Amino acid sequence: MTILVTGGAGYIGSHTVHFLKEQGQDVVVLDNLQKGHRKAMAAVPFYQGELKDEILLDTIFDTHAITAIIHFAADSLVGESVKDPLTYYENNVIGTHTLVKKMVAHDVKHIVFSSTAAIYGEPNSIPIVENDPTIPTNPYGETKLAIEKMLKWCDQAYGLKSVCLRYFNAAGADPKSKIGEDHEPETHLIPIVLQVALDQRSSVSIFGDDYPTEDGSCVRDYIHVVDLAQAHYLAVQKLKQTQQSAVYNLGNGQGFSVKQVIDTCRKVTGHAIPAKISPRRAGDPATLVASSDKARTELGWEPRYVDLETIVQHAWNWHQTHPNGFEDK
Ligand SMILES: NC(=O)c1ccc[n+]([C@@H]2O[C@H](COP(=O)([O-])OP(=O)(O)OC[C@H]3O[C@@H](n4cnc5c(N)ncnc54)[C@H](O)[C@@H]3O)[C@@H](O)[C@H]2O)c1
Ligand SMILES: O=c1ccn([C@@H]2O[C@H](COP(=O)(O)OP(=O)(O)O[C@H]3O[C@H](CO)[C@H](O)[C@H](O)[C@H]3O)[C@@H](O)[C@H]2O)c(=O)[nH]1
Repeated sequence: MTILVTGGAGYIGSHTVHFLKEQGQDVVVLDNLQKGHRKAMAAVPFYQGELKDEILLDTIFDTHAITAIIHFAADSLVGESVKDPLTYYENNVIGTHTLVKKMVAHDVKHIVFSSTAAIYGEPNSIPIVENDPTIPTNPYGETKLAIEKMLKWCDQAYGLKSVCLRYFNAAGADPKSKIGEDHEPETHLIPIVLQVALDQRSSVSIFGDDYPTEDGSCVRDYIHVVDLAQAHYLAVQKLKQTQQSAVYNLGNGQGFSVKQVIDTCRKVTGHAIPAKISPRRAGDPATLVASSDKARTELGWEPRYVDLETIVQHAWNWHQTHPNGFEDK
């Protein structure tokens, strides 16, 4: 059983590839390295190329006995998607369409798909459960929802079974600091705050303090990247055992505001971390917090690193030892 991991050189993908290797799985990676890093990957067969490259996909499926795909490759920034929705539709929807078309052609029946909390939009109630309404507030979430729907119809038409994992905010790093988060430009809150602690930035901007939340800043549910990796492994096993499609939220069930995240980073790093209030960022819902009861019950998922301080500590260890990301190695 060989698993093809698309986007396996990216942040969540690389942690998942390491986790899969630790479980003794055979893995092949496809990544165009637009955002990913070769140095982030475990020693596995690697194809540098595009999701939309049909010839390359044929080569991969003809060369390796692929039985399942874990599909991370995507554009995934909320603000960027509002500014440039067509790129998001092209890379995420058309790219996945090509991949799934080739899965059907090569009779590969199982896919685990990186979905997102962004498909819910502004939730009616917290915590969010899987059958809550899905009304995205940004093009990024729309593209992920379109793919979830495409996969549902592909199950009915072709018997292609999928697990859609709706992650909330991925954070943290490998506890041994072998790999971590390295995006250029960085847009995610925790690494940006830690860059201030490293004196690589003078301050962090809080995007809006007039949201309907306790302190006015946005609330998110931060989930450790290694716990996400574990869920992907369990999802592949589940597909194999049950031959049934499913959708799961992956979060910790606890919300932290932007201001609380900055305070936690101050505590972990001992740095004052100057912060200033800035305008809201387009497309941001006020509060996103998950119920992951379904994943715990049905997948047997047991997150190990649940408290925010531990998540920030692991990220901080990585950033301190790799202040320039993978370029340091
Ligand atoms: N980071 C989060 O908090 C978060 C939350 C929810 C969902 N997700 C989803 O998880 C997935 C991974 O996120 P991440 O944070 O690791 O992102 P990332 O940008 O670090 O990783 C994505 C990887 O995919 C590759 N890629 C992108 N488009 C490609 C293409 N057309 N062909 C080949 N390779 C391509 C990039 O080079 C990169 O290595 C994405 O699908 C994202 O939407 C992320
Ligand atoms: O400099 C910053 C950066 C972020 N934020 C705020 O911090 C929160 C978290 O922002 P991130 O950019 O870290 O993460 P997002 O919530 O925008 O999005 C992340 O989680 C989503 C799911 O919740 C998506 O799936 C997406 O791929 C992933 O980037 C947001 O309220 C954002 O406005 C700031 O205030 N200042």
